Amino acid sequence: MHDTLIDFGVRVNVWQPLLRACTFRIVWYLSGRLFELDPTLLTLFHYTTSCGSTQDCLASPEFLDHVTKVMLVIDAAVSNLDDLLSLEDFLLNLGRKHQAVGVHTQSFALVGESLLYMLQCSLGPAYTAPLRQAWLNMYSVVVAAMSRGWAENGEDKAD
Ligand code: HEM
Repeated sequence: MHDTLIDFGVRVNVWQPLLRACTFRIVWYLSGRLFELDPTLLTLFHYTTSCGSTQDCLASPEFLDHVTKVMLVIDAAVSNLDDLLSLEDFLLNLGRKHQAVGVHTQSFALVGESLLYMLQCSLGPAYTAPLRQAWLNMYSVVVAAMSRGWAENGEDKAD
């Protein structure tokens, strides 16, 4: 699987230029799409500022902060493509934290869909089927580890 990741542009041609050039676009597409897919996710973010509308929430500092956190995790995965196992403990712990704040593992997949949507909108014709598959593979590794941590935390609480 790692050959697929590396050959089809997760690391090679897309990520760093995209991060540098399109921060606004990343936030806009990624978060806008996420709440389009599941508006109830908004309630999981405990804002100190009040959210009059989805647009207000999207612009709130707490939410933008979380988008940045998501992108930092993706960036760490891109930087460690050759050794994603080195992120295992971090990702397990991240999964545990999300279990603790009431985020379900299915929601991780929606973030993945939003990420792909953002890439599609940003890359246009450069968003090819192999490139999509490569990102999907990488994100699946991240989510699988987070989901394991999530499940472990749930089991601990059931004991
Ligand atoms: C729809 C799915 C998700 C929801 C609703 C969600 C929600 C949250 C919430 C409520 C927090 C705690 C408050 C905060 O720090 O903002 C949090 C923390 C965090 N989330 Fe998510 N999250 C989701 C998916 C993800 C994914 C997929 C990633 C990474 C790939 C991620 C990365 C992080 C990080 C790095 C933190 C900080 C953890 C820490 O404090 O150490 N989140 N998330």
